[in-house]
Amino acid sequence: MAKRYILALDQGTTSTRAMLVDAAGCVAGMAQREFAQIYPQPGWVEHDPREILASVLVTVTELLTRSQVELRELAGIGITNQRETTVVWDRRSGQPVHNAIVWQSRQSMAICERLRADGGEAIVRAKTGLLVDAYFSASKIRWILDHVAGAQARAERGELLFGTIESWLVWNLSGGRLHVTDASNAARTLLYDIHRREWDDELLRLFGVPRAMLPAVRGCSEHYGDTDPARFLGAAVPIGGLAGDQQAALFGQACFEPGMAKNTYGTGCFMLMHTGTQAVPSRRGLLTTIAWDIGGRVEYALEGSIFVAGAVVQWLRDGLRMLECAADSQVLAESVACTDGVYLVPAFVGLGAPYWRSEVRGAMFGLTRGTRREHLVRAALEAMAYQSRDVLAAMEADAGIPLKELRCDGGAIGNDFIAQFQSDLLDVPLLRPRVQETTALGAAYLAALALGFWESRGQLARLWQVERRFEPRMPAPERERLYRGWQAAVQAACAFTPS
Ligand SMILES: Nc1ncnc2c1ncn2[C@@H]1O[C@H](COP(=O)(O)OP(=O)(O)O)[C@@H](O)[C@H]1O
Ligand SMILES: O=P(O)(O)OC[C@H](O)CO
Repeated sequence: MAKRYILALDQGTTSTRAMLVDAAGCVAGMAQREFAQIYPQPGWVEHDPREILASVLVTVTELLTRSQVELRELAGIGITNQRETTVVWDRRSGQPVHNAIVWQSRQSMAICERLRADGGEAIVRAKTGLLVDAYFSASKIRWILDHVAGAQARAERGELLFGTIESWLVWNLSGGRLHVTDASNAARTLLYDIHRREWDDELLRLFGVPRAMLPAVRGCSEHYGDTDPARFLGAAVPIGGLAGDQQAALFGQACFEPGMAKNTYGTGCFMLMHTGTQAVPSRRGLLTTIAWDIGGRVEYALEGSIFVAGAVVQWLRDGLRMLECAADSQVLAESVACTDGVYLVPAFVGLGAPYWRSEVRGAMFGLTRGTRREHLVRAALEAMAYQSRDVLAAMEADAGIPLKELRCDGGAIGNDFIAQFQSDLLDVPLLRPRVQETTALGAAYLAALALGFWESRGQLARLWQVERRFEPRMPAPERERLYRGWQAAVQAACAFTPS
């Protein structure tokens, strides 16, 4: 039977998606499933790794059944994942020793504070392009080793394994034969030297992480091995692509040239600018990261990571019960001409780029007796755009390249209000592609290139098409006035310290 599709698995923060991509680069089917978010304490976020694995198998089964595609028609699998989220499991039983600690979680903040106080920041920055923050995997591993009885000794004996989500999935889908990660995910751990491209002993010592736990680091587009029929729906399918979801989206958006950038509006917001084969250091609170390693050639990106974007809409829906569904937020926001001076700083888990203030919490400003639900909802949506402007200002200055246009994707950018307001606030055109599942598409592309399903990146760049282009239309004085208000709101939120 002909191999007609690549299967992309996009394991995100709030849901798992499985997508079929055909030889013309068209999406031939998709299935999605949400899974539980576990909040053991304020500021902590965990997932059950077994539930994540189950969500993958269920979405694939549903997708194949609905699309009437047989496993034999799959040329291969590309996997992309929420990054940094940390799983530690027992090599023999395959069982996690703790819930996965999610990238958003602040539970390892104290570990980072100690490390910063001991002067660890400079080494980390130089080798990893990141900074010491609970966002990245290393302090989460440390937390698990500290809180699970006997874990440190077991890890040193090689009995426990660490992996980010792609690593956990590949381990399971391959029946425990492959313990691997890829360079784009390794680059988010704080343990990987992005210049020398290897796990770094000094960093491992700094966090007390035994080398025996770590997966082998591979490229982003290669044949890693096959799924184990006993663990993957009875079939041996080649796994050909691995990448962190934000890097996969950069690839799926065909941002292959220095200066090209995309912003993904999902749970958080992640703006990445391709910087070529140069790792450009940031002096303004951005991250330097590996975009991908293909055939041993590494390309880099500058990244601004915003922790809460679409998540604020979930909070309005589930926490405050102000919305029936996320899409209602557009209708409500557009029903008022402005927020009437209301600003919402959604620092629910602190502020990420470019501020990196873990201890700050969310705040609302400018409330009056006339403030209505519509104003709050609009302020919540506008906050995504304001945070992205903070990041873009830093990015243009660090890269020395003014942005010509911004490619966008992610669940929240289907909201036309956000897209238009973002273009207005950045004063650049925002391009929404026809296939908005660019993360899954990127993973499919990476696998397709490795497995000979497609030949070249040029072919992929030609497949990219605009669905809608949002042009800036807000007068400059209005834009700057609104932005000054946001800056004042952020400053005030940062100044607030509860006793
Ligand atoms: N129409 C909408 N308007 C605003 N936000 C939305 C809309 N649709 C989805 N979202 C938000 O987008 C996020 C989901 O996007 P997605 O790209 O699936 O995220 P992730 O990959 O982080 O799980 C959710 O936080 C949701 O609240
Ligand atoms: O799963 P997403 O889309 O929320 O992305 C999460 C990021 O990879 C975290 O760094």
